[in-house]
Amino acid sequence: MKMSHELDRLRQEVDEVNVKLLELLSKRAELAQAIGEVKKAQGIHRFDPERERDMLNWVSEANPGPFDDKTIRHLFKQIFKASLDLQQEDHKKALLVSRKRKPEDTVVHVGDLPVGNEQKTVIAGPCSVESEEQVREVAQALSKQGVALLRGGAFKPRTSPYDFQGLGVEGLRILRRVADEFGMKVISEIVNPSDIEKAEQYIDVVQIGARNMQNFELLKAAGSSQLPVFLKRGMSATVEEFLFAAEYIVSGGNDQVMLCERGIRTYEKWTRNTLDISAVPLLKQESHLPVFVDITHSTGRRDIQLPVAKAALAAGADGLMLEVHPDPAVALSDANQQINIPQFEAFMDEIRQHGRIQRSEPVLG
Ligand SMILES: O=C(O)C(=O)C[C@]1(C(=O)O)C=C[C@@H](O)C=C1
Repeated sequence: MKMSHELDRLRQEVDEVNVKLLELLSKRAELAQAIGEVKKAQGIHRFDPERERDMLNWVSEANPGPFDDKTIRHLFKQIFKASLDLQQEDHKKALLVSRKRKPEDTVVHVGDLPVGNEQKTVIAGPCSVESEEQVREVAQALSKQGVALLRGGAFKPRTSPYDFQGLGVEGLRILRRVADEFGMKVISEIVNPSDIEKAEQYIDVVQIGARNMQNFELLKAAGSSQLPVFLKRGMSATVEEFLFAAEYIVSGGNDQVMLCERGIRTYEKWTRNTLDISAVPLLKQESHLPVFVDITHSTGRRDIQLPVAKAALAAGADGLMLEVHPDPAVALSDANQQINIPQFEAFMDEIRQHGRIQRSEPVLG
């Protein structure tokens, strides 16, 4: 009875100490936050190992026991780490692309076409623009399926300089002519910052490809463009780096940005890239921008595109990007991964059962 009374009393004292510790920890955290703000204003690194080492030495010297120095140092290191996280958390809060900054979803307007609302958007078309006939054949099939966003590469950043480099501005002209026939929107990759302005007369969405995700001059040029931007994740970029790349565009004044996960480079050889499916919910959680999955480049093979597309929609993607070619075997690029028109039609039939897919009224040219 007496012992239990003693235990209660000691525990009550511990409770009181806990409250005091909590008050002190909170006060310390507020100070660290304020330091973080000062450092941000001065452009100083938040992590300061020398300062941490000094503080660890002082607390060891001042340690009255009974905890040994090693334990005290460990506890304080945890406090420094938590303070640093808090400073960085605050920093993240400031990102324009973050959900902390803007909790509601951004709906991107490609002309009169909303992207990122409750309906899922499909973007499709050939890897490269090869001829007007080729683009027309694909556009007609897309239009019949109610797909309004036509993709096609005119400037092709190819791994080898000897591979087909695209038709350039002539490719953009073809895309525009054909898209207008079918009442569609054009999305095409731009690789040179100075081409963005030129391209504005032909295209409706500027695509920034994986290889250019950290081409900061291109990102800045896209930030000053009037057109929405479709930004692909770099093949070795972390999710954080991807969001910073998007931040370049948004902080430049263009908030009409769509993100696209297109697979990352890993040791796996059975797919062209490894689709980082967890990036989809992560990006949706961290950012308010619409998120797409490129099922063609992530897989590099036709046979698994449908289940991968279902997974992307189930993970919360706002849309899919895929490559369609009238005759993939003779395509000038990506021959092994593009699907033909009957395969595309079968794909659309299937995918409609797994999400509300946007359907634009077909305009048959
Ligand atoms: O004193 C600083 O420069 C801080 O940023 C504060 C603090 C701390 O919690 O004490 C946090 C992170 C740094 O690595 C060093 C110290």
